[in-house]
Amino acid sequence: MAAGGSASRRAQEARRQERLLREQWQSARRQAQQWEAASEGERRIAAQLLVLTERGWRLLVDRRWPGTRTANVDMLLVGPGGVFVIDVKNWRSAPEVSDGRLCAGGERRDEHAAKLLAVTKAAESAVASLGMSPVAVQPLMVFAGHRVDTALGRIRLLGEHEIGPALLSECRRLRTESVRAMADLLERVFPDYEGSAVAHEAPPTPVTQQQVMPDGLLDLESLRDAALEGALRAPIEQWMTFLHPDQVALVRRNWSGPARISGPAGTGKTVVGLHRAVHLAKRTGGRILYVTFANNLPRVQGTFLKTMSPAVADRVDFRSLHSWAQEFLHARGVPVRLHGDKAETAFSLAWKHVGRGSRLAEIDPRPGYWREEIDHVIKGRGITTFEEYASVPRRRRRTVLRRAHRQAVWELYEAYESRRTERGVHDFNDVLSLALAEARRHADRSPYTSVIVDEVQDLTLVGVRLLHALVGDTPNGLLLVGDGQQAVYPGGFRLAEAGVDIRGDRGQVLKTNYRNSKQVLDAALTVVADDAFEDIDGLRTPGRREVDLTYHDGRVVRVTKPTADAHDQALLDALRALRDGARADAAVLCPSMRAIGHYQRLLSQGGIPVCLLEHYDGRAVDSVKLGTYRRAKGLEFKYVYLPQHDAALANEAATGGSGATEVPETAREREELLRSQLFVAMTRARDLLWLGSVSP
Ligand SMILES: Nc1ncnc2c1ncn2[C@@H]1O[C@H](COP(=O)(O)OP(=O)(O)OP(=O)(O)O)[C@@H](O)[C@H]1O
Repeated sequence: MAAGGSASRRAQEARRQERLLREQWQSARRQAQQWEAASEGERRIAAQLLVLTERGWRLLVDRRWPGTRTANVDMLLVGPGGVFVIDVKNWRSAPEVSDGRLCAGGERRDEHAAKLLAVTKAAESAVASLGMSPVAVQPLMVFAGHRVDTALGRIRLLGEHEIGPALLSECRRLRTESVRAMADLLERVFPDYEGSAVAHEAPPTPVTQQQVMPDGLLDLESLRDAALEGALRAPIEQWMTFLHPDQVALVRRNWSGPARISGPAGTGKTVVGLHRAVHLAKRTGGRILYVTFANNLPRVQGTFLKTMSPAVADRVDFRSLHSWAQEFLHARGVPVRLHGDKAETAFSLAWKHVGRGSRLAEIDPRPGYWREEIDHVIKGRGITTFEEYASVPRRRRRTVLRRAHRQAVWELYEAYESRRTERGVHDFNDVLSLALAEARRHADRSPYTSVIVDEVQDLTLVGVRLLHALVGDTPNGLLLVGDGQQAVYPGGFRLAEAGVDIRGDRGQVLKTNYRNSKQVLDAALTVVADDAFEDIDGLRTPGRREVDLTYHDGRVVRVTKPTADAHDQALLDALRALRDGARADAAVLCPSMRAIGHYQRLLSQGGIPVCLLEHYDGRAVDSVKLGTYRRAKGLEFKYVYLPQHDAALANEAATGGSGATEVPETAREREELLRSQLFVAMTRARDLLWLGSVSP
């Protein structure tokens, strides 16, 4: 729509909101005047909340705190914006927050905050039974006679002028039926204190001049602007507020030590991880590190969390492991010089002088395989002596290496290390090892109370040890989220090797897939059906796993064309056929960077706007997303297009690697990895999975 069109729509909506609010404001002020026990300031607050009751919100006033005889809750407000636990204060001095403490008139008032948080917890427990996540329950302290808009941890402090606009501009979280169900439930759990509920429909009384509250016009204007903002905002997605009650239980659970959430693709692991981050940030008041291996995922997850729970967003750090580790080292004054290209050159030289002529070339002449061996098996596991390497179980590596082969690998490793150190540079594994040493040296100086690791199966052993070192075995400290079936990097580890002990109910498995239809999942599972995998707990699991399916609308479209050009044309046609606005939910995923280059050109020349996944931050943009299978990890899209989806596998199978001397085991390992990556890409699809192939 043209800018002028949208501006006129906005103006129209503003006029509509103003008319509506004028009537609602009149009625609310009449009701507030009847609130006899209240001060003038409290009545002004009530008037603003009563405006909300005219707009489908439910206000419960002066309720008894469950489990107590005399303690009360000033107000509970339930509406499209969520559930608010409100404490109204009539303090002479303005509230101040400093160093995380609440003060007024030079005196500490922390006990008021503590009480409000305790009531909020009771409200969270109550609504959890209906599947509402704690993220939708917010404590508010509202101050009569003051202008305030600040936060004390998760408590929002608002003045009497700020409360109405703040609530009206909230994103829509609850539908009408949910508002009703939540309010009915809270009414039962928090009984009437002394029959003081405000009548929803007050009998109309004529408004006299004396009854008109001061600043009425000012409030109306800010209310109108806020209402307009709220009305124009897209509603928050359902999953950000509602979860399955079993998921809510996991989010709120108290774990006595490290915990783990696993489960097949699409079973809500990340969703639980995100809600748990919010829950912990609210409950502990400390900092939470939410970390993944991939670079782009933290941005997307950060955007989601900010929408879900803006009040705590600044206390959850979303980071990729390596960038976080680098910053951590800088902050601690540990010199680090990460230089991927120079490290790569060091390896190439080592291969040329030591590897290529060794017996390793008989097993696999591709240097890449041996680079992975060094990265994932030797350095990734923190191995520093040959004796360790000689006997280490090489998890998820298929080739059997006898002692003589391992000796040859070790020589290659030493040659690489000496060339790397000559150049004075570090590689990615060095960054993690340095950070681990530093974290262990000063275990008492960790900036985090909790660490949540998503897609943990992609980390190396050293990576997991590092994150464990930040919080140790403290209650609710470490949470590992992931699924071994979706490992897209070579090598692997077991948790026991990292010294992480998950026992009893601290290991949870999710079993309901909320993302994929049977058709989509069957297609994806066919790819990995024969690939049993070992997860980080050491359990061997068959490739075809049982899950409960709840989403039924996804379909698979297979398109086979005789030439690459015809295939690409079919892809362009399919993307052009997307209805207006649907591009924001579409992704083209490819196995390699080379393919990305090709499709980026194709789409751009075809006039289809493209957003590379490395630039995507979770906000809706009207472009087709484009990225590798690996980059798509942890994400999902309504429409997923996998051009030439079977080409990489067919190519690997046809060449069996790169030559006649190839031992099939390394080729099989590569194929297995390619299948895992393809499986990950396919399970990103919600409504459509488009599988392109070229077959003459
Ligand atoms: N209780 C629920 N009700 C409806 N949808 C849900 C629920 N829980 C999660 N979802 C949705 O299911 C989808 C998958 O969730 P999520 O991405 O957390 O799964 P995951 O297990 O991390 O997936 P993967 O391992 O494949 O990355 C998301 O669209 C999420 O919003």
